Amino acid sequence: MNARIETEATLPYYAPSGDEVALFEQAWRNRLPVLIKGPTGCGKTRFVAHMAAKLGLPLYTVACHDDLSAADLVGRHLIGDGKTVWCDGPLTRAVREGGICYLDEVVEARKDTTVVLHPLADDRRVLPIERTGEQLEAPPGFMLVVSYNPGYQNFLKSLKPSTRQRFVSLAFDFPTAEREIGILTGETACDPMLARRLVSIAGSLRTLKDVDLEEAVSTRLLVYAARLIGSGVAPLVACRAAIVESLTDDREIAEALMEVVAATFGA
Ligand SMILES: Nc1ncnc2c1ncn2[C@@H]1O[C@H](COP(=O)(O)OP(=O)(O)OP(=O)(O)O)[C@@H](O)[C@H]1O
Repeated sequence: MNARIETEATLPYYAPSGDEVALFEQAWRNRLPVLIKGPTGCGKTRFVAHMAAKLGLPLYTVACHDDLSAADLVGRHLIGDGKTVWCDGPLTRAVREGGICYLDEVVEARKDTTVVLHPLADDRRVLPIERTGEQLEAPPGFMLVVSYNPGYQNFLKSLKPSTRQRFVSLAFDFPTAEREIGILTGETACDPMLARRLVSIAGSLRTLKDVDLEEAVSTRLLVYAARLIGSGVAPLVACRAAIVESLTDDREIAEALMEVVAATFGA
């Protein structure tokens, strides 16, 4: 099961915030599914990629959307060369191979997906494939991981308690300043002083009062800004493009955010 374990140096880079690495590993060993919740760009997907590589497991990632059905996950019959052939979906492949199936933004998926997720996410660990009449038993390596962003949730799109209560839940949030500086330097090899400035801008933007933003600036956007600046783009130009314009379409708000950026870069 652990045939492809990698060394720390070759793993997808992930800077932990606490005990989430050990918790995830114990959940996997105990065959428990995991739910990760947190704002956009805070490291959920990177964490799962890191853990899959660390545990030597194949990873199947599905970006859920409001048209995603149980058949998209499980598989369907396809017609080709006059024949009908069964084609496994990503969930079925993960079960057959004993890997991780990661459903990103699971609340977006259609409700009929719970029919296939529920028996896999409790102690039955089976995947019923209605179309072929198969009932796959998940091997020990298989793990179901789902994520969602509580900030986007509305009443209609919340997870049902009967679904939530099948998962061990990890709550992610924006990193502390020191950790975020570490993420920026680890991810982009940028100058620590630049990382400190970008993180300071993020800290100010995240606590701005009276500014109506749908979601606060993510670590992902700071990484973008660091990359642009690192390749020679002027800091104000980079921050406008990678941070400010990605946060808002409102001109007044954009200029208010640019004032914070300008204050930090001394313009
Ligand atoms: N803890 C971390 N360690 C390393 N990189 C990180 C970390 N947190 C964020 N990042 C950086 O931020 C980027 C976005 O992270 P990621 O794609 O994991 O976000 P996410 O939480 O899955 O977002 P979404 O909900 O929008 O899918 C990563 O590509 C990486 O550059």
